[in-house]
Amino acid sequence: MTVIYLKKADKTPETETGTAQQVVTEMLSAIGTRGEAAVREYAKKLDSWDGEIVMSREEIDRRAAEVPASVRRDIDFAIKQVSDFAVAQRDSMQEFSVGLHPGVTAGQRVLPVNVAGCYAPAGRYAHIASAYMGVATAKAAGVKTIIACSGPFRGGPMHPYLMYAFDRAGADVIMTLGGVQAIATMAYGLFSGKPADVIVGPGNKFVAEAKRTLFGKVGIDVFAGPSEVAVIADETADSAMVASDLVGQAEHGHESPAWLFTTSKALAQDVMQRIPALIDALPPTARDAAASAWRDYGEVIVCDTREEVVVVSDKYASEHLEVHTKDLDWWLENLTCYGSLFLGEETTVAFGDKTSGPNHVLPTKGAARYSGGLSVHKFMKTLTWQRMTREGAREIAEVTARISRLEGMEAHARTADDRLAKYFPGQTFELGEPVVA
Ligand SMILES: NC(=O)C1=CN([C@@H]2O[C@H](COP(=O)(O)OP(=O)(O)OC[C@H]3O[C@@H](n4cnc5c(N)ncnc54)[C@H](O)[C@@H]3O)[C@@H](O)[C@H]2O)C=CC1
Ligand SMILES: O=C(O)[C@@H](O)CS(=O)(=O)O
Ligand SMILES: [Zn+2]
Repeated sequence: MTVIYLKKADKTPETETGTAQQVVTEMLSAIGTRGEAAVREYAKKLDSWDGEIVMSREEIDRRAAEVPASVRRDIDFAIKQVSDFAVAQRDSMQEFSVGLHPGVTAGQRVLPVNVAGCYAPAGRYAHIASAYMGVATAKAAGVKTIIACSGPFRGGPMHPYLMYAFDRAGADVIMTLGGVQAIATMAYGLFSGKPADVIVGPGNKFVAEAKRTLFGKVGIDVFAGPSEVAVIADETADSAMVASDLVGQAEHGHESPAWLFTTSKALAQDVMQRIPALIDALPPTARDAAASAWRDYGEVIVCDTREEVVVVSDKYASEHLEVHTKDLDWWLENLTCYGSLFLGEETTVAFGDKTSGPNHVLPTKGAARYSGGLSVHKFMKTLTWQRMTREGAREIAEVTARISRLEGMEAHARTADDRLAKYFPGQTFELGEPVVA
């Protein structure tokens, strides 16, 4: 296999994991011990926020009324797109019952969790879209109580458009809290009295690490940390468009990788030559983030064949994966690891990030090897049930008794014996050798 790095990164998505783990462990321990007081201290220390945590209905209504009509229209449009996709996902999940043996019926129920916590980041940018990605999807799933958190924006209160998005998408409680303290608050039910069953939403390395650490106590959607983008391109791709799309996501932050995998060395060189000027032309916040992201995490890999590109791309398992090639169906058929796939130049990651419909909360750091992104499924439980007639229980009980005894579990076996004795008095059964040890 021929794989040539025209640009190799010093850092990988794993590079900063250790420092975040240490910080998060300390913060969760303090919040676990001292609860709301510790949360308030972190909000003050990290985000300069000592205002109200839970927003009142009056405040939400007052601030929502100040949102310009054109902004409302755009947010409402995007909420509908995301919601329609989530409802289609919900409808694809079926309850069923099946006869497995004469007199034996089993089935599956599909139920939403009772309480969901939805986080929207607000550190570098006001992540309005993350607000509706989480809440609208929870709503489509039928979650009864939705708690939504986002940090104060640049030292002030929650960004008004982000707050509007939370409210419009259907949040029941909105809190001005960012970072680890927000995730812990939702997990422990602080300020609301309602501990979340599942916490979803993207965030920086501290937020992602807090969710990972609390997993088990709560369910989480997926490890959705610093954004990643990969573009697969062949000689037919428009290098200007490829370069624009790589820079388009590198603006997320200093730790956001942008990768190009291609079968065309000429295209790779052209894209690399275009990127510095695109970064230089950005406003300061984006320029600062994209410049160091590209310098430290950017990679350009040239392969001989498209089959080799598939191997490389599946190994990186990028959060977002764009394909700018001929024969798009071949790539859809063959690629297996990505958070969300964007086929053809006509779509782009930003469309999925903000508006088109499929969720933008997606797996990072290789989590796309084992999970997709946020979907209605992450708020749902597939629960099983079974029932039997007495006749149906006859053979099941005999086999159960024998297997239990083979395993050394005499008490299990006797629950089967008891039923056979009750339902079929006087009959004899082959129940295995009693466990003696
Ligand atoms: N994977 C995905 O689906 C998505 C990922 N993202 C990512 O979300 C991230 C958003 O990050 P931010 O803008 O930072 O917003 P954020 O809301 O995730 O983080 C800001 C919070 O971090 C906390 N914090 C900052 N420095 C800290 C420190 N030294 N110790 C402890 N806590 C600290 C503060 O409490 C602050 O409220 C970006 O990396 C972006 O790429 C965004 C959207 C989707
Ligand atoms: O990682 C992501 O999905 C982000 O690109 C989404 S957004 O651009 O912050 O909306
Ligand atoms: Zn993005």
